[in-house]
Amino acid sequence: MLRMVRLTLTEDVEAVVLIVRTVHLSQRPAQTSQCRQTDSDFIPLNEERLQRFQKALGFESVSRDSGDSNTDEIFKFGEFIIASFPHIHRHSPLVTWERVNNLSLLYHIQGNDPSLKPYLLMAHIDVVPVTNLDQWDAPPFSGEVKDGFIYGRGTIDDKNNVMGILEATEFMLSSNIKPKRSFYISFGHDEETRGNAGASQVANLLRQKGVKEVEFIVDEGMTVLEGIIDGVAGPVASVGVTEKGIVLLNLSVELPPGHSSMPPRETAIGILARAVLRLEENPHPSMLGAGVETDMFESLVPKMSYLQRVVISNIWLFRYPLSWLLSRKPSTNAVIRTVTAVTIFNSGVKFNMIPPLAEAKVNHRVHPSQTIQEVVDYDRAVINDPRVKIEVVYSMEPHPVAGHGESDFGYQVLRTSVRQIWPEAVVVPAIMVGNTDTFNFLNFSTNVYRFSPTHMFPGDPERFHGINERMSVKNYEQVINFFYHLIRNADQAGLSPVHSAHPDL
Ligand SMILES: CCCCCCCCCCCCCCCCCC(=O)N[C@@H](Cc1ccccc1)C(=O)O
Ligand SMILES: [Zn+2]
Ligand SMILES: [Zn+2]
Repeated sequence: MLRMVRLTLTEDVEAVVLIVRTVHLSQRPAQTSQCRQTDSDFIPLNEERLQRFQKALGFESVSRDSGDSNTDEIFKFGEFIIASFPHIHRHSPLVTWERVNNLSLLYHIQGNDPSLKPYLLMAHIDVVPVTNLDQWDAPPFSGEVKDGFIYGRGTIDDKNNVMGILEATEFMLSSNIKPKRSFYISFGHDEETRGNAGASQVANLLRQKGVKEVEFIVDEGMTVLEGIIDGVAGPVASVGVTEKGIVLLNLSVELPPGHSSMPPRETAIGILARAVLRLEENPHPSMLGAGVETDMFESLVPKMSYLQRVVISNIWLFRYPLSWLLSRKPSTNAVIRTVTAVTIFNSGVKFNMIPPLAEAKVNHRVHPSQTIQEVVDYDRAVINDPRVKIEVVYSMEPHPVAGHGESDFGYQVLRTSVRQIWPEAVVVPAIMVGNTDTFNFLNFSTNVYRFSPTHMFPGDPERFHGINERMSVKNYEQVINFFYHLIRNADQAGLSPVHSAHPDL
């Protein structure tokens, strides 16, 4: 069918477009919500549970750099966890747990059906340092509740997931509910420095124990987004089914030093500054249409207007205007291309001395449709200056894409659990734009999902590693219940349609 329509994609963009593909996606059935309906379906956030979260936020379990972290506080946070969840750590015969490398934690919860392959839940107990202290609305290690929000470093990265998983597991065990499917829990202690003392040692230990494969893995990741994707109303639960690669580059320029009264025409600082500017002014190309983000947009169709569906059904045709639109916000720009962040710039020795060396660190997050080599080659071509030395300090290729279809069990468990907590949400496969500890576990499963049940609104993505990290009290209750539903749903042989978890959620 061929016809012309006039469409408004967002308030500020109008285009006359030719539609060559009919919008059959709009006829897709809405996703169904599924759940058991019993009294033990809901864990209320009582004072005790809220206070436990607040206390968890009080530990300054900060990782600054590899080998530079508050190990005392990380250890004390572990002690607090052990003391706070008695069924997990003492009473239940179903649980075995151990400290790994003194600071990380590994748990095994025994299910009663050994024919079911276990799964793995992950989170990390360290946090990034705090900056701009004077701009926080509440002290970052206070766990203070203000206007319905719990404030603190770690509220969305990643103590929410640590405490949510623990609360859900403790509730299940204390209610004498025995899981059918066994599961592991891994809490690494150096995720924020990408170290190899935490989750990487947990992975080694699992291998030593003879664990070869798990059914699926869930770690921190993308979130429930509302008002963040232009033109899409209502909550969108974005599940990271792949993860961007990463390249850390050191750029350097070395020139002979000298007296500032007789400067050369160019200095190391000037040459390096130009190189960095070229990188910033020439972003890597949009990969829209080449990978998972196409599935993501197609899954968003139930939340879109007719005209938006037309665009999404014809990404091949609207690639350029759509890329332009998505590029305008850092959060959506990160989904469609390899991004470039110049994070450190150093040079200079003395006011009156020509600097012998200028160095800059560049942090790329690599889109899954590109390789590390392509990224470095692109940079070299863009900089186009042999005086700028480009060294790869660290790199990791993008992760493989996990199954996200109707028959992919792990994805369906996640989707069902999300819909029980956010019945109006659409669940979409997405690219995890940051990096996680999952790279240590890629040999255990192809079904690796990066998802945090954090409900985010405009302005919230900036709180990751930023100022005023916070989570609403209501959202923390949803976090606990999301993990509880996930654990219960993982026991279902086949998932069947039911209801939402609780009227108040
Ligand atoms: C469906 C459209 C999507 C719109 C995008 C909206 C974005 C929403 C926010 C999602 C956030 C995610 C990023 C959080 C990353 C958390 C994990 C983390 O901080 N990891 C570190 C790991 C690392 C890497 C390199 C050196 C040290 C540590 C990270 O920086 O990625
Ligand atoms: Zn994190
Ligand atoms: Zn982080």
